[in-house]
Amino acid sequence: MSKTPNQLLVIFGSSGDLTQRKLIPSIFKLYCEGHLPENFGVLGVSRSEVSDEDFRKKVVLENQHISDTIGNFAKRDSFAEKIFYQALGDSYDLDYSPLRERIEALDKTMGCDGNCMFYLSVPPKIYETIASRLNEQGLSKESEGHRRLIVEKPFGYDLDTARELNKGLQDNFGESQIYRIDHYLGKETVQNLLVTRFSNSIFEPLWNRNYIRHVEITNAESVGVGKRGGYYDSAGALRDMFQNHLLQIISLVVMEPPIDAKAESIRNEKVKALKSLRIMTDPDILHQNTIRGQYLSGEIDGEQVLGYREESGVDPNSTTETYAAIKFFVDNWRWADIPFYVRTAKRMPTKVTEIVIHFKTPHHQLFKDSGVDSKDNKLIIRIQPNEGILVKFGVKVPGQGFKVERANLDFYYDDLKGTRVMDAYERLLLDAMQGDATLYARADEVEAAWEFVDPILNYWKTDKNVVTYGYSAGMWGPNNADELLEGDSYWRNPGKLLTDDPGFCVIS
Ligand SMILES: NC(=O)C1=CN([C@@H]2O[C@H](COP(=O)(O)OP(=O)(O)OC[C@H]3O[C@@H](n4cnc5c(N)ncnc54)[C@H](OP(=O)(O)O)[C@@H]3O)[C@@H](O)[C@H]2O)C=CC1
Ligand SMILES: O=C1O[C@H](COP(=O)(O)O)[C@@H](O)[C@H](O)[C@H]1O
Repeated sequence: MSKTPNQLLVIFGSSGDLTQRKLIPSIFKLYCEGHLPENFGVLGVSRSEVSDEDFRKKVVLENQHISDTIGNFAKRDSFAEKIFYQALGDSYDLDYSPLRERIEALDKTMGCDGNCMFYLSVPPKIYETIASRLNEQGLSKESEGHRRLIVEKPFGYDLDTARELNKGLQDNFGESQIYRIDHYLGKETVQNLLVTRFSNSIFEPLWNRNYIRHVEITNAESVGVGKRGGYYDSAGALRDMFQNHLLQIISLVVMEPPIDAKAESIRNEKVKALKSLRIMTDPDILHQNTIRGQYLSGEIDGEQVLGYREESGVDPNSTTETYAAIKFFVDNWRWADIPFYVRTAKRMPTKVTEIVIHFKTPHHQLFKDSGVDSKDNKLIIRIQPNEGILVKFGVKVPGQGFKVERANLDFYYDDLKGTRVMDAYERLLLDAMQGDATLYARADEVEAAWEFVDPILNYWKTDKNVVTYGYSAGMWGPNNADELLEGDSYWRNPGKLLTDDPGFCVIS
């Protein structure tokens, strides 16, 4: 028996890419696996006039993303019957009484117990309009059942716009009703960070400045901007990936243990973690600690690809960054003076997201002549792909003397046979339907993230000394990216597998 309450899911912008590619296929998988309640329906909402039948065909029966991902076609027809459509008219800024009437009618015929969740899968500039039009109709009031609002990213363009958006939404829905999606939080391995840290006594005692030398996070994509050149050119890598997904991961690495695993306890610690990141405002500091780059044409997996400025929708003179690397410090007891190095980029040699905890060398080096010292101790948490955890440690090479070699202790999620890892959208949608906001960002988290990012963006925008370095597609970023790292450290440029060991890697 599903613990998900009966409800209606209303998707605004249901004619769009996200609905077709992610939302409906995810809901279908939840349906096939018995996670949806007995009485459940989806009401697609967009501007154009489309019948229920045609909408069902488009998003379910003829949706390639459903055919591609699910072998269970038998359930497709019964699922399609749960899908409905309502046209709004010329704009999203209209009287929503026809929509309210349709919601009330569906609620009654389907038995949704007054529970309704609104998903805003539309451009962010109309989030507030929709929230206020819903409120105007009393649709945000939780008199009978729950009313929730899920909003997509990007959440704001900078700190001011994020604050305005928070206010605009909170004027119409209570904070506990608002679910700000960050699909990285829905990734199983991101959630596993909490478990790795807080359910293993072998890691947490070492998780501090006494034992950790530095923390390195890489988010690399081999794809370019694709069809999203227009959006991306006004956003750039820092807004697109760092402000949201990477700062969410960082907050989970940095945070103190929460008092329990409840949403508010975890979110409170994440906010504290974000607020402890040292904000950089001095231009010299920003110059030394940030690197931005943009991909040039090049070759990836044997295929020639365009440079960023040649992509559709991109200004041919654009200086938007497709590569961003940031060094920063965390001003708190646990992390004082420990550098964090984080980079994100498109058109890298491979797709990979991983966290590398680099441990310090033991105080006394007994085997220092052996070639491998303890600074090679690393804990690598692979978020994607080939999700898993790897510990690198030294072992004695059999034979005379103390020659030390590096060895791997590795765990791959795939080894947990028989457990299907839910896609991020499936997990997040199910959580929201059940009223669990743990994996959604709270207003103050989003603002704290912007507080850190805003000065970097301002510096990049206004300082005449800021340079955008070119890097060939298929390379690991600009040549000088290693200069960001202290001492003899270098970026771990990972391969496709967790256990791929790139060794010392100099970018030529
Ligand atoms: N697609 C993706 O992979 C991702 C999307 N997102 C976010 O999800 C949301 C939806 O994304 P996606 O489906 O790609 O977006 P689309 O650009 O496909 O837009 C969704 C729908 O919004 C309506 N719409 C588009 N532009 C306007 C406009 N200027 N004014 C009013 N309505 C408009 C259209 O519906 P109609 O005209 O039929 O009413 C359209 O079908 C966005 O906020 C996006 O940033 C986030 C991460 C990934
Ligand atoms: O939000 C976004 O994420 C994708 C990367 O997501 P992933 O789950 O494939 O790692 C990125 O390509 C896109 O630019 C960004 O908007």
